[in-house]
Amino acid sequence: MNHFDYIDGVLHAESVPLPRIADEVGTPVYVYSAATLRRHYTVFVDAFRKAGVEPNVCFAVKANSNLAVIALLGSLGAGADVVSEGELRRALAAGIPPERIVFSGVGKTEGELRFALETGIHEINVESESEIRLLSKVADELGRDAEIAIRVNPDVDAKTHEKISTGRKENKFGIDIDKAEDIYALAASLPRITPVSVALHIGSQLTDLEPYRLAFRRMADLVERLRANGHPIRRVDLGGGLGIPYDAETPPLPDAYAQMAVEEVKHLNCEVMLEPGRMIVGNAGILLSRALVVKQGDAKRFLILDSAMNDLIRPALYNGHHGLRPVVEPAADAPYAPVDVVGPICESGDTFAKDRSLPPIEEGDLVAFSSAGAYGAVMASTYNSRLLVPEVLVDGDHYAVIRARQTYEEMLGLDSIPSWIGTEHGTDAERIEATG
Ligand SMILES: Cc1ncc(COP(=O)(O)O)c(C=O)c1O
Ligand SMILES: N[C@@H](CCCC[NH3+])C(=O)O
Repeated sequence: MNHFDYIDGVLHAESVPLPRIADEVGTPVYVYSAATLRRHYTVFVDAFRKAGVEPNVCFAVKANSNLAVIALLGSLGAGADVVSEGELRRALAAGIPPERIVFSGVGKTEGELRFALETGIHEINVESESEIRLLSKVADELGRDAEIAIRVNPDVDAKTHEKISTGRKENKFGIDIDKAEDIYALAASLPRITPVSVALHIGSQLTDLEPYRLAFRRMADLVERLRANGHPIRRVDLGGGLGIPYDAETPPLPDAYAQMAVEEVKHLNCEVMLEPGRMIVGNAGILLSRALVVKQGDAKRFLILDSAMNDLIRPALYNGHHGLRPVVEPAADAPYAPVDVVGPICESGDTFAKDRSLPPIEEGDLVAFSSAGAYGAVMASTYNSRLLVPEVLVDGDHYAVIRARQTYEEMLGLDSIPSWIGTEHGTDAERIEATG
């Protein structure tokens, strides 16, 4: 069942026609389906329950950090996986209890560690020797004990895009698994620190179970060795990364993933933590845009939209594929032709799709990019001084604007012009010479 589908020839989000949102909120706009979010979360948790484990699911807030999305998942029981003080504050503001929050990330500041300890979150996942020492110092100053996980790097090739692979030796993440025993010994020797968990996350958009299996097996072996060394390991954090179908991919279903994971770690009798992001939100969102210009060049036909790489950067950054559907359903016999789908930004990288086979789309028509709920709005910027893209959440036959459209006044209000601008001596030519 797809919650973004044609009803009477018009694309809907659940029961809300997308032209209504375009008229009332404007475009571009992200539109999420509450029903899809609920279904994905439930399917994921149930997969682990069926496999015999009650999981502790911490939604990876980086995939979609809108407060309403976090709050909706929180209302279903989700915790949060955060990677910055900003994300931690978002999770708290959305009502996630501190004891359901885990703080990951390869470089945390002293201030962030202090805030996390003061807040009393469930777990800090530490990724380097320096971070362990810093955390011990801060915990000591605050007089608080810190139960930690150490994120290990199992040196496994996740077979995903190189920019989102995180579990190989040459990636910056985690502590090499063969150094882990020494680092756990060091951690246990420091004031206020008790390592109770092992964490890993080998990459994002994984479409194959084997890299996971290998990584979980290496992790389970490590847990046994750590316990033999006297460490009270009672949790494992298996990270996130399960892929979704954007195009022709066939990622494993949650049931198969859960079964495999449980097979690899059940014998440890540990609490099992998971950090899914994309799998929960990716296909729960679309980016709704309007066609501004249709231009027939010498070599190509261009469809220029009112959304751009600043709103959805995945195609420009990772050659990411997002399906594109006209909001008015094309006739069954509509002729399809190749078109380059682009945005108005002044660089050729502002391309959503090359030679995409599409039915006729006219200037003023609405179109929707699919699978845009994860790493879409969160990666948006205001490049070219475009306004930050708004977001909408649909639930059944109603919707709410969950991030308002920014105004130009708000955008301009962020900058300030120092009074000394324009008061320097010398001509422009001299200044250019002086600065090379
Ligand atoms: C530590 C950590 N956990 C969880 C995730 C969520 O990944 P995904 O959205 O691929 O499930 C990420 C991002 O890849 C991550 O870096
Ligand atoms: N931003 C990436 C995923 C990054 C995963 C972060 N750990 C994407 O759009 O696919």
